[in-house]
Amino acid sequence: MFSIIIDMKKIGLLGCGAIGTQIALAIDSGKIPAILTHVYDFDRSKSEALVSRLKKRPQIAENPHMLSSNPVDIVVEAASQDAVRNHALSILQNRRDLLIMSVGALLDESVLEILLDACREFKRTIYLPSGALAGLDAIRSVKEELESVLLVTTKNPKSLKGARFFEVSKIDTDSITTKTVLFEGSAKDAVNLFPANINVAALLSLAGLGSHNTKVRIVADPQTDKNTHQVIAQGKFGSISITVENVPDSTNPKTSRLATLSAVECLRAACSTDMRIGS
Ligand SMILES: NC(=O)C1=CN([C@@H]2O[C@H](COP(=O)(O)OP(=O)(O)OC[C@H]3O[C@@H](n4cnc5c(N)ncnc54)[C@H](O)[C@@H]3O)[C@@H](O)[C@H]2O)C=CC1
Ligand SMILES: O=C([O-])CC(=O)C(=O)O
Repeated sequence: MFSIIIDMKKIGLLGCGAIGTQIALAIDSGKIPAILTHVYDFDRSKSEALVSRLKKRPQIAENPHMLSSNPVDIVVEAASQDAVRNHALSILQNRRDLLIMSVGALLDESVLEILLDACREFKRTIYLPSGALAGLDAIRSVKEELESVLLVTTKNPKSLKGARFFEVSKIDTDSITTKTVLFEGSAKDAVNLFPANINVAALLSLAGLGSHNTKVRIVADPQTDKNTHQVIAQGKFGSISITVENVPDSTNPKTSRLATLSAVECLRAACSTDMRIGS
């Protein structure tokens, strides 16, 4: 028993919102074989609320640097694209692996290049869970033969509220009464205009044709209570068409329950030595 605990990976959590909370609860219940040693959220009340729900209480870090200056093995980012831009490099430089949920930050080529260089230099791994999407394994496998990739995302306007898009457009979420196409363009522009809503487009880009050639359509549908993502890909290999109809997270409607479950599964696999399923 003692040696099992010693061998368990130590986790630092950056961001104690919808996804961070479910990850912490999954570690606390033993579903993820790891020890949560430190948590940080720039809203301290979020860290305190989370820690109060746990049987095995981690330390609340005073600042984000304390997460990776302590001897954790993996830092889990479930905060924001800014958090990735500001803290990812120092986490890797401190020789910690990093699981990233705010994947949109990686569409900035200079950020991605610096982080991949750091992975090679410090022999670290960045984990990107498949989030609210399905089929990334297939897209990665057929990458060399892909000719087109389109992501169609449909959400209730409430799940899109607050996006940068509404600052530059005349459309207001409260005035949408029928199914409306809000955006059609590249994944790069989609992530820029909807940073907290379409990280899935960044994942799809990184797995396949890149952020300029991956096309995205974002639809607001006041009748839907799901976050739906449809991936349509074609190429020499044949075609792929996958639709996921996600139940939104009960505490954050922007985020799908599947995104949380995929983060839990990705971290469980990273902390385990058992079988790996899927390419
Ligand atoms: N890869 C994917 O498929 C998906 C990614 N996401 C992304 O994952 C991230 C977390 O999502 P949720 O847990 O639903 O969000 P949330 O809003 O429920 O929680 C985020 C937490 O992080 C904290 N935070 C934000 N910026 C911070 C910073 N710079 N430093 C420290 N704490 C910070 C906030 O105070 C909040 O408590 C978001 O960026 C979201 O866009 C969400 C769903 C799917
Ligand atoms: O959870 C979702 O449905 C997708 C999402 O918010 C994102 O990709 O940022």
